[in-house]
Amino acid sequence: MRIAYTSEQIRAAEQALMALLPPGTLMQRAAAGLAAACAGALAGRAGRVYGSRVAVLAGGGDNGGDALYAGARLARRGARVEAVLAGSRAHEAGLAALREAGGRAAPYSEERAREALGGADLILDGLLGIGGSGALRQPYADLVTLANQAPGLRVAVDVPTGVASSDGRVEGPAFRADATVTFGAYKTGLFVDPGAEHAGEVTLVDIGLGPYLPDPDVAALTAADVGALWPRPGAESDKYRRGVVGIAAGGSRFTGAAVLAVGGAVRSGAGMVRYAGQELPVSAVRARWPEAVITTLKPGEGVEEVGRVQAWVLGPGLGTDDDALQVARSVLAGDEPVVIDADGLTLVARERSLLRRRAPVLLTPHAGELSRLIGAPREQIEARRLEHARRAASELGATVLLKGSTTVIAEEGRPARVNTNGIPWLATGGTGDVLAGIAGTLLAAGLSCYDAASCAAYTHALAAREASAGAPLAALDVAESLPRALRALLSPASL
Ligand SMILES: NC(=O)C1=CN([C@@H]2O[C@H](COP(=O)(O)OP(=O)(O)OC[C@H]3O[C@@H](n4cnc5c(N)ncnc54)[C@H](OP(=O)(O)O)[C@@H]3O)[C@@H](O)[C@H]2O)[C@@H](O)CC1
Ligand SMILES: [K+]
Repeated sequence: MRIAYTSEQIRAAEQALMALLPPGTLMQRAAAGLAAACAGALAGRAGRVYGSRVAVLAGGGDNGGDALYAGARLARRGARVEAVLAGSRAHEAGLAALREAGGRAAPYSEERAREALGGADLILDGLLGIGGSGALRQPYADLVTLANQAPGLRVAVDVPTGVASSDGRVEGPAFRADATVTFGAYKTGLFVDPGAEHAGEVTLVDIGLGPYLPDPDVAALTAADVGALWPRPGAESDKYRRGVVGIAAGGSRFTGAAVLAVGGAVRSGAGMVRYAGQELPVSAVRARWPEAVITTLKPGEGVEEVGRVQAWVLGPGLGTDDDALQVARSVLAGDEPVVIDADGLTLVARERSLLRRRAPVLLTPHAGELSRLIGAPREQIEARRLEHARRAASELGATVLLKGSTTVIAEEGRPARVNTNGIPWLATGGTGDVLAGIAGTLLAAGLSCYDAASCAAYTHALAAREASAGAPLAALDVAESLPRALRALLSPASL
């Protein structure tokens, strides 16, 4: 599990640790780790540290101090280091160390910045760290824009400048890092987009904060975590014990959604899949997934006669007319956990009382669907994903999986989980239906909504990577790649 913290949590831990150590110790630990990472990057890019050119962008706070000290260490190894000082003040001891090591430094002017950045093999962003807040003031904003246009390797110190370290918000220009070297612990803003996509590859430097950190703010599951949580059949298992998933999806307009949701459930290892839908989607599902046990619903009928299931998937392609509403009512009247997706979300947004039930509910909206559910504008949701997913979970009394470039899973009283291994090709029609099917399988096998959502998001992204291998993909490819993704997760030795 990779865990991350807000700036306030990090600051509190740092203060507790700093009180026990001689002044400056933590900054020296940070600078040493940063310089080592930069030296490695320079050796990879320019072939050596000696003689390579480094531009240090230094703000007036301790983030600038880290960068100046790291610059000093690189200068001592023979790098030509040039610092641009952006604040009205500079970290004095860091600046003195840099100069003593033979590095140069001067206050910001556009000309100087262009000169330093233009020829740099490596650009160190020490403008703002966890002390930054709001949109960048000048000259920080201009410096970041210039740095983003420069050809050198961009390394952010602690957090890319312009990214809100506590939640990944970006308002205006922000440093686009190839790599971020972060200190003490991961920051939430490095895990959640748009911050995450500005951070590049993130390296953590241990400065000894561990014992002083509280419960994390967010967590990201790793392959090993998902492998450990994934339900495996035992010798005693039969199809009922492994979990029967009911799928109420598809309508006369969207027959494919039913095929994809059933595919997600079948391919992720459901004991059995029961599909309930009207005639048209029934024939599509029957043709593609002979494993599914099918109930054909007449208009106006609910799912009462479908037989026993342990969890439901409600909504992909279902439509939003009276027949669909009847199906939704009958599914949600039951005692099984339910994944509500797509048209199911539109139906419950219209009729909120449907969410008042005892059994768990997992909602899987994208930003537009969440906007209808909680009445916040879509752009705001996209800009502040974590905040809105948490708000929705609390207001709606459900687990919320907010889809997007970073998938966020929120449940009241627990750290939010994020899935960062998605790929842009995954943003294509129908992939959400497959995800709902996977989550249904996991709920039916007995996982909580929180774990089912997190494992489904991870596996779905991994299957997409398998299916894509750098090329565009179709949603059914993702379902078909699930066995390969699961093989890697469940028996890593087969890789
Ligand atoms: N604490 C520790 O033990 C350790 C901390 N470490 C390091 O310290 C970093 C935190 O340092 P920090 O607290 O000095 O804050 P930092 O990020 O440098 O920024 C403060 C400056 O930013 C300015 N500013 C703010 N917003 C702005 C905006 N929008 N646009 C423009 N300016 C803006 C603000 O200006 P002001 O608002 O005060 O005028 C102030 O001058 C942390 O990320 C890590 O790198 C490591 O060495 C490990 C040990
Ligand atoms: K920074």
